[in-house]
Amino acid sequence: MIELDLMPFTLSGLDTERPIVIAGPCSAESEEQVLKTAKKLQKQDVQIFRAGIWKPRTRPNSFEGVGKKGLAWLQTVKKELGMYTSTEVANSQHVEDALKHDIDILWIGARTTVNPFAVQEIADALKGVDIPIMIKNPINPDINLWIGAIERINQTGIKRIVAIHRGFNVYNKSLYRNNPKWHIPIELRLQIRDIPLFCDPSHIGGKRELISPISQQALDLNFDGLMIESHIDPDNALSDASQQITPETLGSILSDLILRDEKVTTEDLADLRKQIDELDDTILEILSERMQIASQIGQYKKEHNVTIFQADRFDEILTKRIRQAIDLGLTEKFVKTIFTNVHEESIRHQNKTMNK
Ligand SMILES: O=C(O)C(=O)C[C@]1(C(=O)O)C=C[C@@H](O)C=C1
Repeated sequence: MIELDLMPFTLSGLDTERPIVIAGPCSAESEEQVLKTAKKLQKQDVQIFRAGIWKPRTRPNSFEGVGKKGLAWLQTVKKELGMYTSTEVANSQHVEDALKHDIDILWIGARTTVNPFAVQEIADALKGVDIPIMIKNPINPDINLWIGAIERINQTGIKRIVAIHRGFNVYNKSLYRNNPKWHIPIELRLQIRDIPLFCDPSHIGGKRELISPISQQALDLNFDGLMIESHIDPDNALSDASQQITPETLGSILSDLILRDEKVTTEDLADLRKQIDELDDTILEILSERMQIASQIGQYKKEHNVTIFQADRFDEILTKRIRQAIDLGLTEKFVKTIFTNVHEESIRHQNKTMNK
């Protein structure tokens, strides 16, 4: 586990009940679009408004954001509606400009998190500042780059840090725009227990119809918040049109979400967990017994000059167990991973015996 000096994501007057929602257009396009969207989002009880001002795009000649002038529009949202505002920063100049315009929360995008130099530059620009910073996962599935960015920002003195899961780049076409690889944010939470986790279903799904199921999945995994792209006229959005939804659609998605508690005390669950504990005991005892037999085989192989690795025998085991596993309702991938690991461990035991 990694110990960081973190504080919960709080802002005065912010309703911190799960899920905390941050919503707004992918990009600020005009003052009118920003204000109209913010007003409609406020009607849906959204308290934190987001809008991209500087947009890192894959190829040049796409809309790259309105730049600094958009910050003034966000300031107007804050002044007129009392909403909290947030935007993405990718370098120290962005940080300076955003702070000058009283932006409440900044986030570091996936294309910036991949670059420790850029993250450090942002961290240096944030010295002495006390606002929440949200850090999206890097575009490649490297948990250490994500952790490294969180550490760099924390070391600068920022304590309110949020990790945003926005999925990982995929080369081949798939259902998702960015592969969620849920095990990575789960691992992040296991390593940094206190980090609030938000999910960005707009970037994971890339399509409007996926926002609801991905948001539900995030809540089922105990995520604390959601960052969702919302535009008054999604079809005509200047960037990422296919993944933006109207404030009204956002409202209905949010009200349909099922909230589940982490803590449970019911007898039934305690009983089922007891059964799992007993089965886990048995699994470990059996594995240990199997390794003892493998060591005996190792002793036999040593005395009779037989090689440790027996490819045909292992193939035979794997084929048989995969067939059996499918009949038992387990997946081939799962059983293959287990038996390959068991085999590796068995070889380690035999190596030890042979070289005693
Ligand atoms: O059958 C053997 O020769 C073993 O040593 C057992 C075992 C196994 O653990 O399943 C281990 C190593 C071999 O490569 C094949 C199988």
